[in-house]
Amino acid sequence: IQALQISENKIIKTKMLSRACFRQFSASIRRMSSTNIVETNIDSGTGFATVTLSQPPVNSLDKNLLTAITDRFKKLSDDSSVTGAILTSKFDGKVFSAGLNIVDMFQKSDDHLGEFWGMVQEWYLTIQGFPKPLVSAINGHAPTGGCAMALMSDYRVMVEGKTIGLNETLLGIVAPFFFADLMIAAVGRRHAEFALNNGYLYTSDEALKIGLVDEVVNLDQVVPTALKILTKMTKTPQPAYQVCKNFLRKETMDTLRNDRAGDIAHFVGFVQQPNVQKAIGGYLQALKQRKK
Ligand SMILES: CCCCC/C=C\CCC/C=C/CC(=O)SCCNC(=O)CCNC(=O)[C@H](O)C(C)(C)COP(=O)(O)OP(=O)(O)OC[C@H]1O[C@@H](n2cnc3c(N)ncnc32)[C@H](O)[C@@H]1OP(=O)(O)O
Repeated sequence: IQALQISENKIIKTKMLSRACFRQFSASIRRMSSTNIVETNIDSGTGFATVTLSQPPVNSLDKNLLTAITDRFKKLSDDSSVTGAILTSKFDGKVFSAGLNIVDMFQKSDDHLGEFWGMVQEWYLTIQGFPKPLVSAINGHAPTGGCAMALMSDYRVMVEGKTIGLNETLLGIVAPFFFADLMIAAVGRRHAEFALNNGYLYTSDEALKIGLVDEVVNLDQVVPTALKILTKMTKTPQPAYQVCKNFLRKETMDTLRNDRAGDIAHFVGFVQQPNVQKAIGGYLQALKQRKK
């Protein structure tokens, strides 16, 4: 009887403990109401938000995903309980992001292109202007706009064996000035000129050598490594961090802010050229046929 009572007490204690643990766990991870293409979890212990891009198949940045990411980062900026963020992809081991959605640039009206580019501008201004520490956990390929998005963060941890770069020229298009400036800021003018002129796509190890990414690790270490560095970054006095980040990034952002309409007109005029449309169409077809 005594033995039974002891084991019953143990069961009750275990049940109480697991309920307490569950309460603690559910209190510490808050899921933000979010569209299912941008999943966001906030750890209420650390204040770290994990933003996971989840638009199949390759997180290509169409109007929906651009808007969802922009809205999410605006909310995280305004949420005083959030101390920093990690940006990653649901398609780990495959793709971080395939960059801007090429379909949105092919055989579209001027109005469609203008609206699309306005969203690209807003996405850039919001992530680049995100005032808190932001670490990219690049867990798959990151060509073109995917690379630009990673460059907007303050630190990049990349999985081994994938590729990253601003390789627009290979498609017959040219990276906009605000993408080019991201690359120059990370790797310096010499490497940036080589990378952009030749549309060079770097392996993770090559990217590490030129400073395009800060660490290369195996897949299961990408997010934990990102969290470790985020912990360090959030220990810097944050008013100073924000002021510093803002003044280092302000010039290029202001150039864009001061002439958004001109930049849109420039994009539309460039993309609508027959030879550019031909190149985009050919590239789209090649992408589709790669599988066959
Ligand atoms: C003088 C100054 C001028 C200024 C000009 C101003 C502006 C112009 C600049 C515009 C800037 C553009 C920046 C960009 O971001 S352009 C985007 C280019 N993106 C790419 O080149 C990436 C292409 N994709 C890939 O390389 C691969 O998909 C991958 C990311 C490596 C993943 O490979 P994998 O896992 O094998 O997947 P699939 O290739 O089979 O793709 C699945 C599916 O998705 C379609 N797709 C892939 N990428 C895109 C994309 N970016 N947009 C739209 N669709 C994409 C692909 O076609 C497959 O579709 P299906 O399943 O239907 O075949």
